[in-house]
Amino acid sequence: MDRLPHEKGFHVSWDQLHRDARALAWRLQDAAPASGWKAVVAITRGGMAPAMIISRELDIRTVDTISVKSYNHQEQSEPRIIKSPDATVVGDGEGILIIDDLVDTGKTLEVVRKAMPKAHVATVYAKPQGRPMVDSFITEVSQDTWIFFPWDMALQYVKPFHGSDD
Ligand SMILES: O=P(O)(O)OC[C@H]1O[C@H](OP(=O)(O)OP(=O)(O)O)[C@H](O)[C@@H]1O
Ligand SMILES: Nc1nc2[nH]cnc2c(=O)[nH]1
Ligand SMILES: [Mg+2]
Repeated sequence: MDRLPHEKGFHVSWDQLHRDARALAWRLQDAAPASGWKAVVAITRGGMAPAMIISRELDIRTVDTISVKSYNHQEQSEPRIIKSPDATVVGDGEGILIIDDLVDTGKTLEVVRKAMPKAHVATVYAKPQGRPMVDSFITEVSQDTWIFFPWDMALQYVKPFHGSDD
């Protein structure tokens, strides 16, 4: 992966993600328009887990997805939308809540924002470079941190400390 290596790792468990997504939902309740959020749009795939938790907390039943494909610099430099949400529901984004797990460079959100300029964009985690692209987030980590999500990890055996140097 061309964005690696990173200096630091930030490991997120399912429990931590659940707590942080809930905290984001509560914050989004205060940011809702008077008529409430019309729909949630999850940015696949990482946005789907937090979007499920947030739509449950805020009792939003209309949930759609947007899929953005990022290419590496050798092929195509800009991410592009390969699946759009229902245009009759999302319109220009007014009253729409867009959810992703994190913002890093902000390139994914740049494309998504162009498609729905009036939407409210929220991520659970944010890095400084992408932070201007989000309206709400919970936790900021430094740009040289790689965030590890529970769906990318597995429990593993580790050697006992005693005798680990042989
Ligand atoms: O701010 P950016 O630099 O654009 O990066 C952030 C995006 O990168 C990751 O998704 P990825 O494209 O790896 O796909 P995935 O969600 O399907 O894992 C993450 O889930 C964000 O959507
Ligand atoms: N899992 C994960 N995906 C990313 N995509 C861009 N930045 C990150 C990150 O820090 N962690
Ligand atoms: Mg993603």
